[in-house]
Amino acid sequence: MNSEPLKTPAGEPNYSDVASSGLGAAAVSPTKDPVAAGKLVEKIEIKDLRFYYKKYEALKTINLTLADKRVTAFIGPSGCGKSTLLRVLNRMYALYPEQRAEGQVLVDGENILDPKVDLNLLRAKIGMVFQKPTPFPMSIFDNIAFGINLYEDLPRAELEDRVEQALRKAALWTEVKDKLKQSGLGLSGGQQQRLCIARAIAVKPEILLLDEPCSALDPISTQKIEELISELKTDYCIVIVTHSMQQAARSSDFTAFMYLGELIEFNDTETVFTNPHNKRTEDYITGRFG
Ligand SMILES: Nc1ncnc2c1ncn2[C@@H]1O[C@H](COP(=O)(O)OP(=O)(O)OP(=O)(O)O)[C@@H](O)[C@H]1O
Repeated sequence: MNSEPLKTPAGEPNYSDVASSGLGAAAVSPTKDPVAAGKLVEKIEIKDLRFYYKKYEALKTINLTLADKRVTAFIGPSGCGKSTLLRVLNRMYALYPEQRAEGQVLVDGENILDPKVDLNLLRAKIGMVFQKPTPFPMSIFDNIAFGINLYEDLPRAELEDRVEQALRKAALWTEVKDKLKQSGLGLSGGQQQRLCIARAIAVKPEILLLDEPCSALDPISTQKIEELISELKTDYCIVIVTHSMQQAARSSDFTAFMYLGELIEFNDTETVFTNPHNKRTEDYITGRFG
């Protein structure tokens, strides 16, 4: 079978078209651990993870390995647990006493679910960007400098350099370099989201968690963020939750398909979209449900 993805007019792979063309259901045994098979560096190892909102079990024994310097997408129908899984990865749930995780999430071998792990250091190592851009009500410069100042006491010239580097990495520098003192709230939605990405990377994290970062953005801003993601992955382990299968196909190296709190299928993105091993994955990516 020809497993080459179909091409869109622009030459981009369009895996969802391949899936809906009916080529997707060949019975090939799944790769057990695609990260190991790709000989990649493991950054996050999720072991027997269960997660509860009070008594409700939102994640059911998840086992998953995420590679460094690659993008992993979490996809699945609404309510399947994508955001819950993402938020476990920086212990966002620790703010809420009725939420609880069991199992292990090893980041570079250290179990970050251990209550002894310092949350501030953890959040510096693992940055997060939310669905809705959330700039602080302060200047563009201070939006970036604020996070750096929480962790480091840099001389002014060095701080300015760090702010510039973060804005450059987030592909925002040329648009804002002449108005750094203006409010971050005065930027467009797409610029605000890139400002939030700059803010996240300014503290030099190793992992970036993106929770539907483009869902509030127009197509051009979405394209800019996707280009940014593919540039940033040379430096970070990136995990993205997305409702857009086109986005997962375009932006990610690995895709995890979830359903009702379970991890149904995890593989390299091309395989998930062209040759899914599970019927539920195939039904989802061909639009039969979700
Ligand atoms: N704070 C909460 N309290 C109780 N249940 C919750 C809470 N947040 C999420 N849930 C439940 O946990 C399950 C997983 O939710 P989650 O938000 O992780 O799903 P999702 O796949 O990200 O959905 P969506 O695509 O709609 O954002 C759902 O059944 C949801 O109703």
